[in-house]
Amino acid sequence: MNYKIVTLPGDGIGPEIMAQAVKVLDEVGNRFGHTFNYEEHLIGGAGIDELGSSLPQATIDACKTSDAVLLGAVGGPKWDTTSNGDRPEKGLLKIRETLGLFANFRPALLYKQLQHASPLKVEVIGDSLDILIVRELTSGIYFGRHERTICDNPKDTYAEDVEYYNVGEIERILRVGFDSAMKRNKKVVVVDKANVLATSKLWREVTQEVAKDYEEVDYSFMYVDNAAMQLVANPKQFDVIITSNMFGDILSDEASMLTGSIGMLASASLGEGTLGLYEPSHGSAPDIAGQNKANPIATILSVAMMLRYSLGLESEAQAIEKAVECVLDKGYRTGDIMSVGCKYIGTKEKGSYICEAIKLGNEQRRI
Ligand SMILES: NC(=O)C1=CN([C@@H]2O[C@H](COP(=O)(O)OP(=O)(O)OC[C@H]3O[C@@H](n4cnc5c(N)ncnc54)[C@H](O)[C@@H]3O)[C@@H](O)[C@H]2O)C=CC1
Ligand SMILES: CC(C)CC(=O)C(=O)O
Ligand SMILES: [Mg+2]
Repeated sequence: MNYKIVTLPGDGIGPEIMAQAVKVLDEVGNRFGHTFNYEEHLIGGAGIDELGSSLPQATIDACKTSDAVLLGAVGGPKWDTTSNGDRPEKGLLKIRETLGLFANFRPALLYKQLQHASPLKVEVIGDSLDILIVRELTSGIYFGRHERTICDNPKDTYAEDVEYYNVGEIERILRVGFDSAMKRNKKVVVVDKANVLATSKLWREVTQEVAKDYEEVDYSFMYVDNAAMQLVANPKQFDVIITSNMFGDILSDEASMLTGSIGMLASASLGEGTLGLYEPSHGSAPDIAGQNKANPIATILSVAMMLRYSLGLESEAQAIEKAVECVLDKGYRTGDIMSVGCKYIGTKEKGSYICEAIKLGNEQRRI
């Protein structure tokens, strides 16, 4: 089959990790007989620099007519204050909104090979961990009104960010999360701050209604401050976490460390149809950009999610996941997941080893 994939490398380490993702996807194409046709477009700071916009119209048009979108990362200090008020992150929020991608799946999956890369004690994490964070992606405080009011007395000047959710937005993300739980261990924790926030109280009421359609699912609520603590103290209690845009953003970065590094956390953003946007959960990592140090696994595992969710290619997705395991088995590590006795490799080399493992297929153990 032929597929049209839009690539949006973006900024910082974005182009480096995207190059590895494309290499891996081509290797999957070779092994399974698919052709992936790429169309590269601008987003974020790269879009501001070249076309004066963090989300040029050509990017939107290409994404809308694609089978799936792969994104690197956006942002960096260079664009912290752009003259027209545009920012790289605005382009990212806008593409998610424009494509209607309200459901963000972030699986925090600990590979047994990385047990010692996690800062948590082995007794706490065991030899595996598998938590799915389902984050609402196109509403909440990131999409509410952001405003600053300048007052005569500078000390009175204030800023506001509004958290907004309507029932429909809450219900659709809950249904996606509960559906996921039905395919897993039928256990959901809805994370909120219902002891303070009106939006969280609404989330709780809607959850109680939605849960009636999922009698087999064991669900509970947890305040976000407690959840942040419990993720570190006893992560094994969680299976599916459903939460709002901002809480999901924060908790998923925290959960990534349970798996060894933010460089391991893939993500898929989906809406009503099959079109999806796939990106690592991390940002553009300006501190290591251009140095061949970034871990490309989060992006490569996002490619596996793309094959599974947007293209329906399950065996192909599994081939990538097995190849990642194979490379970890052999002890090859970028710096972020380095452990004693392992062999240091860079971004490009990791991509190449994963390609090699895909090519060898069932004989992967030979690399
Ligand atoms: N989806 C996106 O495009 C996102 C963009 N950002 C933007 O990225 C820029 C940097 O943000 P930060 O807060 O520093 O977050 P970040 O995720 O870019 O980096 C945080 C830390 O994690 C490390 N790191 C990130 N990805 C890594 C990888 N693949 N391998 C090894 N180490 C990795 C970085 O070196 C840094 O020390 C900002 O402009 C921010 O707005 C932040 C988060 C998500
Ligand atoms: C612009 C930010 C909301 C991006 C981010 O941190 C994320 O999606 O994880
Ligand atoms: Mg984030």
